[in-house]
Amino acid sequence: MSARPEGLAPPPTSSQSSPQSSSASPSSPPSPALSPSLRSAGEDPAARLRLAVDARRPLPLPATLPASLPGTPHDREAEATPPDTAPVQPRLSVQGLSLDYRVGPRSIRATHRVDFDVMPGERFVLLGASGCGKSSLLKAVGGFLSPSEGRVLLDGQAVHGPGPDRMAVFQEFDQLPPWKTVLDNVAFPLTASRKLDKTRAREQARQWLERVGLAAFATAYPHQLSGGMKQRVAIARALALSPRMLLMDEPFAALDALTRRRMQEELLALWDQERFTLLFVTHSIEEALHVGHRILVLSPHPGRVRAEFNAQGLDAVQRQALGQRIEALLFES
Ligand SMILES: Nc1ncnc2c1ncn2[C@@H]1O[C@H](COP(=O)(O)OP(=O)(O)OP(=O)(O)O)[C@@H](O)[C@H]1O
Repeated sequence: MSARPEGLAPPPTSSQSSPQSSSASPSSPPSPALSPSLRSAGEDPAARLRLAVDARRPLPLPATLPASLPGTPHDREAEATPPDTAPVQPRLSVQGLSLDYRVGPRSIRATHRVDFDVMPGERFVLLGASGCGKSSLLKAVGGFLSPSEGRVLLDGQAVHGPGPDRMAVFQEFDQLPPWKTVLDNVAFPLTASRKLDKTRAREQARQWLERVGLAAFATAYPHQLSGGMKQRVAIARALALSPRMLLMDEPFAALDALTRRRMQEELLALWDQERFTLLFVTHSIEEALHVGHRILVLSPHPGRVRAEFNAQGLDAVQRQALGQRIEALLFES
């Protein structure tokens, strides 16, 4: 078993862990993420507030909240931070982030003053139409794109470039070097980052391959794997490094519907064991509701924060209602 990503809570007890089913989201993240901070956006602060309150109102209390956090959503927000406990620092804080691309003499604005926080152990989803800047936000968090405005903080420290503390899994199946075996694909970043020597890296890689159900394919090459298997290798490779954040950019979008669903379930099962902090990009409302504790909805190009929803512990009816609200928001943009 690898070291747990720094600062994460231990695995949940069975009473903390809710069943994984299509009608209830899996276990909750550490308590700070239970705070149902729900933001909305737009230029008008009053409208933002209205949207936030409105977006929250019809959703009854999630059935799976721990008994220590009773009450209305507003009550929970207050109780999530008892007065004698220091507030938990976000793992990721994106503050007023504007991103631009230079194309010759022109500048293309991808996102405009986007704000959000992701707490340790939380699964946070960026959702929006094609071209709204989801991937650009992920690139900025990964340190591959510098802000024109605002900043990205990881555990309170400004991000200035890429690092092994933020590992990414992309949609494309060609993200694995084809000349390396599956085992070496997972082991390589561990040696390259000087975390482990070769023997221990391979040992660790083997354990991760077991966790993603690919132990029997250790000596195979990427071209001998299906798309879903390649994504499992990419996930194992990323998590083997115990990153502070796992960044996923539509990782299952190129898979058929059944495999995509299975991969979502596997990701959630893995999260239940490892409690990694996840920033997940998708344009599928269904996937966002399935994967996310919280969902940030972005407006069309250039992306601005439209609203933020707490999607934890919803039953099938609540989930459907939230899906409809999000769909309405996306279409009215
Ligand atoms: N390398 C680039 N050069 C110029 N413009 C770019 C570049 N990458 C993205 N953009 C522009 O930035 C905007 C946001 O793109 P981005 O890929 O972040 O959106 P997205 O929400 O991830 O879209 P999709 O869901 O289609 O992947 C788009 O208008 C896009 O054309």
